[in-house]
Amino acid sequence: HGGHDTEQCGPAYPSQFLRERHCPLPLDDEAGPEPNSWSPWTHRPYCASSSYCVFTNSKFHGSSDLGVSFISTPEVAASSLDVLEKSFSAPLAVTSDANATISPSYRIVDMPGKGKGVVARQRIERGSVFMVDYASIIAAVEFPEKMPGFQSHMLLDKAVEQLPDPQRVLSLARSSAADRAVMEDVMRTNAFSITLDDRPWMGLFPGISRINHACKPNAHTRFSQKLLTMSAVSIRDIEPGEEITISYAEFGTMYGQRQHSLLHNWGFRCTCALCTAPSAELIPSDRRRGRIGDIRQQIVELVQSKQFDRAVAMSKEMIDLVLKEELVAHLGEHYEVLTRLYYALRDATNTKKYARLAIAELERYGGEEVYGTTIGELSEILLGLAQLEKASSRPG
Ligand SMILES: C[S@@+](CC[C@H](N)C(=O)[O-])C[C@H]1O[C@@H](n2cnc3c(N)ncnc32)[C@H](O)[C@@H]1O
Repeated sequence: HGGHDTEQCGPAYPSQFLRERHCPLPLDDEAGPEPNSWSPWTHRPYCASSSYCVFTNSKFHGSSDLGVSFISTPEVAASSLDVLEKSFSAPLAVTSDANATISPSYRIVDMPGKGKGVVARQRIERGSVFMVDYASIIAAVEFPEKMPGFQSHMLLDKAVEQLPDPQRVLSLARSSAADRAVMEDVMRTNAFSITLDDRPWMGLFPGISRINHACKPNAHTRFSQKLLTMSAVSIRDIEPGEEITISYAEFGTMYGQRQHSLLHNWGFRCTCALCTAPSAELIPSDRRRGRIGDIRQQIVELVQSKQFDRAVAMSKEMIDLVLKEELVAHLGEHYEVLTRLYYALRDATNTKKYARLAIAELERYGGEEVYGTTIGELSEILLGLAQLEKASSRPG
């Protein structure tokens, strides 16, 4: 059967090692010569001798511009097929940016010292989803370690080649100083960590990945499993001409740590507004970010030892610091913590106050898919309190 033919199931590589390849493809077993039988894939699955294959759907959402290639084992691809097929046929995602109905609110331009970058063309209001970008490549996190380098490069090259517009991916930034294979470097420089069907993956989103890093960013990104999109949401109002930025660094890290991790992991020396600010600004910022890190740890301990009053004080200090540092993408989660603490203390007034704030923030930055469960729980707390009030105000 064709699935075991060298030509069809991998490149004809003249090594003994690769000739022993087998294509254990649950998907390919029944594959006939006509592409329909590979559904939902538009190409014959392509496998390396290691058990990883490339699965491509180059007519994602019925659009001839959108395509996505997966690199995974056939077993994982088969077991995730339900989730994937749903996302392939989901309606096209839309932005919530009111001004962007006619043309995008941003453009991609050259940014001196940073390669390309994204700049606002018009005002983007806080909380708008101004960019929605479909995945081009989704690869199992562990795949490069499971095979010799030349094989992982072959899989990546095939994954790109089968996309409707390979150049869109091949032209992305490459930060490596070492002489790495093109696609490996593209992935290292641009891929996001994502979770899909409870597994960790690397996801490449060619539009979103043009957004540069800043330590005090004006946007953040969120991934949708349902649509296989990465969206950018503004975390404050962005003025026309302003560069749009997200943070690549861990939440609340200090100058030295950030510089180190950005240089080490991304290969650049950060020259964002905060990193180049005068020490009168940088030092207090560092002090606040250091404190954010400490509080994060301490709150956990206080809650475990049921010291809720002290946890409330710390949690409030945290919110104050987060607002001062403008690290507000996760503000809703901090309000949620405070809500639960007040609830544990049976303080109905503050529980209600912070539950409402939490819900508003969670909806603004994460939406239903990310925070649906939490929003549901907070709404139930509010409902429970309302019923209690009603019962206690009833005469008799
Ligand atoms: C995901 S890409 C961002 C888009 C990229 N500038 C481009 O031209 O496509 C990451 C790369 O952009 C550059 N970059 C991003 N943020 C930067 C910053 N704050 N300072 C300097 N370079 C930055 C670095 O070269 C980094 O490896």
